[in-house]
Amino acid sequence: MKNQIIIATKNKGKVREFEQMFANDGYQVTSLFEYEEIPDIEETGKTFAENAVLKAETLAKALNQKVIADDSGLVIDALDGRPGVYSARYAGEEKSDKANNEKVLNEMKDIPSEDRTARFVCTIAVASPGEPTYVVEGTCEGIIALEPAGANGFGYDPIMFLPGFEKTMAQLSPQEKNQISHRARALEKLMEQWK
Ligand SMILES: O=P(O)(O)OP(=O)(O)OP(=O)(O)OC[C@H]1O[C@@H](n2cnc3c(O)ncnc32)[C@H](O)[C@@H]1O
Ligand SMILES: [Mg+2]
Repeated sequence: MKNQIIIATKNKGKVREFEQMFANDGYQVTSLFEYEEIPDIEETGKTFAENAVLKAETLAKALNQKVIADDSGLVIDALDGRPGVYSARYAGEEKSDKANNEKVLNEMKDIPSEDRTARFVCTIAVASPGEPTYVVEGTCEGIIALEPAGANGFGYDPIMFLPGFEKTMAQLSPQEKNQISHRARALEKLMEQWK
């Protein structure tokens, strides 16, 4: 049987990326979609790390098993770091990627190209019963595009332009994204500490 890895997430985009990336290491991914009885975990933290720890420890306790959680988002310099930890619900509780992207582009409409710098941040927490929780982080730098482009990925990928590729994150193939993304970088660090 393959090694199982349990991820405290209900985000289908994250699940897909973790499935692809963990497959390389021989792990099979299970997510909150397979634990419907677990109530939604409220993200009350002020930082990505606080929220990742909250999600990982809540599920680890409920299942009495080792789990990981990913709290991530888009940090835009010209917006003083917003949407940040509010990335998922930036335009409202319905968590619409389209509405979130429109809100960001609207807020950025008068910002010149040189001031459109931003980064994706991914914080992964690992919680195991009876062991200290630890956290790793990965980032990916880019520029907020003037309009959305591309259909791959999820979330803010269509408006995150990567100067090194001359494409938005949503115009990269899944394989390309999984080599350079904030999530890929966090996972690399995770694998260095994994036991
Ligand atoms: O909490 P879980 O259940 O994991 O799912 P979530 O979607 O609420 O996840 P977060 O609380 O971590 O919020 C992260 C948001 O940041 C955005 N985001 C995270 N990673 C991204 C990525 O790789 N590409 C584009 N947007 C991303 C996207 O809008 C996510 O909904
Ligand atoms: Mg969330």
